[in-house]
Amino acid sequence: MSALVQIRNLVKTYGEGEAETRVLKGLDMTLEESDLAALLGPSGSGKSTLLTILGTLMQPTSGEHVMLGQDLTQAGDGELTEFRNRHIGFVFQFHHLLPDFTALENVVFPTAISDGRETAQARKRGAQLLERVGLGHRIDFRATQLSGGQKQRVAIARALMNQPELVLADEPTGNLDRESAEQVMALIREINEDENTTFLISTHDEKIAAACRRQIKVVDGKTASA
Ligand SMILES: Nc1ncnc2c1ncn2[C@@H]1O[C@H](COP(=O)(O)OP(=O)(O)OP(=O)(O)O)[C@@H](O)[C@H]1O
Repeated sequence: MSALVQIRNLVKTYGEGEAETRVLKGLDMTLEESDLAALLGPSGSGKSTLLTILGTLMQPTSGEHVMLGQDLTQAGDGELTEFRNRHIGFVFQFHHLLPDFTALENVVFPTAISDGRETAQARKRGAQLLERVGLGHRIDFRATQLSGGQKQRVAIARALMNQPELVLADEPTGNLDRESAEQVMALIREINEDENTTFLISTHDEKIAAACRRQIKVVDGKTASA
């Protein structure tokens, strides 16, 4: 394994003057290729802040953020957007599917938007991914016709559409019942093993964290061994 992401001495401060809040206080973290890591920590410890920076959706106040050998703290907005589209997938607690669109359309649309086209090839990959997440028989169902666990599996397929090296998941099972949560986690493990995709999963669920290969804990703005 070699390092996919390296974070060094990361600081993130929100607000200014008296309202200033320092959330990340010199955090270090490495994600390896094919990693499967849980991100733990009390509410408000900065997990979402860290995921947002790792996802290149926000710059840190200071520190080092290198992914695939590229220093992302030095990149401009356009460069970051392109980097994000190519290399990073996102799964959120709430699936954010478009309700009146089919499972396949939901998987393919983000690529169509970023590429400006919806090719037959994209539809083929979308259908294969839905097959992969166990929804081959539901590709033409609208999002409203799917269960919570099925919607989250569509969201995972969507995150994988551009073959990202890294998938960031913020409480991906937080809105699911136990059985659906375990199925979604089993699927993440399979994809991690079969395709070497690195996953970082923020969670408050101990069982989900235990199903990851390692645990990273955020305590007082820094990482600690869980
Ligand atoms: N845009 C913002 N402006 C000011 N403060 C913010 C902003 N976003 C987050 N914070 C503060 O930063 C701290 C960390 O928030 P963050 O959402 O990263 O924590 P978290 O560990 O993900 O929490 P949870 O587990 O509850 O989702 C909190 O005290 C929060 O109030």
